Amino acid sequence: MFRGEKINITENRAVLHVALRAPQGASILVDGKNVVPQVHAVLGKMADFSSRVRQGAWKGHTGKSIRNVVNIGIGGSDLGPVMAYEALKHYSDRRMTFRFVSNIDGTDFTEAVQDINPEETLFIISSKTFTTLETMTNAHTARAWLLKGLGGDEKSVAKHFVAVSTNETEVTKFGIDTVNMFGFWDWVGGRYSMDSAIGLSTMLAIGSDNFGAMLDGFHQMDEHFRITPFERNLPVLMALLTIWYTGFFDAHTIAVLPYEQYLRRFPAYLQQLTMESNGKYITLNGMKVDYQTSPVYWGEPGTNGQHSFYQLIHQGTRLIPCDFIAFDRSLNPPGRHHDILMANVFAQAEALAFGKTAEQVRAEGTPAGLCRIGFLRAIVLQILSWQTGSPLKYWENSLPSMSIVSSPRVLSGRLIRSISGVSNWARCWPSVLSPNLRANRSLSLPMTVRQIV
Ligand SMILES: O=P(O)(O)OC[C@H]1O[C@](O)(CO)[C@@H](O)[C@@H]1O
Repeated sequence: MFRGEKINITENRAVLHVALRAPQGASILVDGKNVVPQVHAVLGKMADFSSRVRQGAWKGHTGKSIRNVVNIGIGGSDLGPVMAYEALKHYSDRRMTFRFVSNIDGTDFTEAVQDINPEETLFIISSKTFTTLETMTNAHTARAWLLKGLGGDEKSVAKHFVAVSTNETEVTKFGIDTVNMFGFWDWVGGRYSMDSAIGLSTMLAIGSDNFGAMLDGFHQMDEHFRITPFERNLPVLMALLTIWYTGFFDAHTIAVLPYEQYLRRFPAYLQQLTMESNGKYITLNGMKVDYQTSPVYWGEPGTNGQHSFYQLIHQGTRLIPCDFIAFDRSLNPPGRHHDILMANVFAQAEALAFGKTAEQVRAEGTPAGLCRIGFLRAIVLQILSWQTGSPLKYWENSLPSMSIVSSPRVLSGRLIRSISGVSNWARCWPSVLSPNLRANRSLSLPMTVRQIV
């Protein structure tokens, strides 16, 4: 990949998104030509445009500055930009509003523009091909909405529409001046394109310096992937764990569980990245596989998921490897929110890794007061479980999970055999398993959990 070889054999193309974040001065060749200077030329054009818009120098048709940016795109031309905007919102210019329209359902567009003024609105039409049905339909609707709002003057389009695409011909046909087109290349796959010009909305939101810092982070991980021996190579280890659980333990899905509100759209972004990439049943040699390929990726931010589906992860009948993601510092630290959030993520990992035996449950006495289910109901269930020996509340250990805290560290587990459960104990486990974590999250972590912190 890093050598620019045409490893996309179906389209005979290089797969070079790593060049999008290569530093100035690097050399990555495609067909004998160094593509890094082109990448930085586009980044420079994006930076110039972004600063003019952000500083109010770019005026709309009626002379007003731009306050609203609407990205129209779908798949890789939407999911990456939405995820990045949400993830980096803390660094965004709060005087501006950002919206993302992708669905062919007219409600998506209508709701996105219902409270914004066309005079102050910029549309970014993001489409690698500039032919995708959903995007072009929404783009034409946006054009009609703008013209209606600005008295029908066709000249207004140039001030309120820019394009991100590889298809200059179609961009021109649509009526966007190619001066306002930001290009990329056929060696950037749609689902890998968020750090190309497809990230223009991100740069408009956070500024070119922050965008550059993001690219630098991506580049550091590219380098880690390129040069680190396999036994310490994080992407390789993550891939092997996935193959291990899906191929050898019949796990069908992987839960992605960010304990970080800013990453709430990360599971949706990963869904396209992983499943569009690896949802294949034919090998590079054209043979039908006789093994599992991509699992289903899904997830929700913690702790919302705990009050929804964690019950099944802990005590259901299916093996679901979990990727926990958390940050040891919060960008929004009011009160004790972050300590409680961290207590939850550590406790969930602890529960999956170590479980809890019936003996432990008995020895602990009544945990009901620490749970948020009704006290009496918990006592009744507890007594029932003691009397009947029914394993209402204990759960087996070694459920596979991986915790990434600040920087990626890996904790792998082993296979489980599930037991029956009748209640949703999962949401209570942070307090049941690790009461000390609520007071001091460095206390009482079992060694294996502490190692990943
Ligand atoms: O950017 P385009 O050309 O509009 O395509 C949108 C998306 O459609 C796909 O080709 C698949 O549906 C994605 O890979 C791509 O991100």
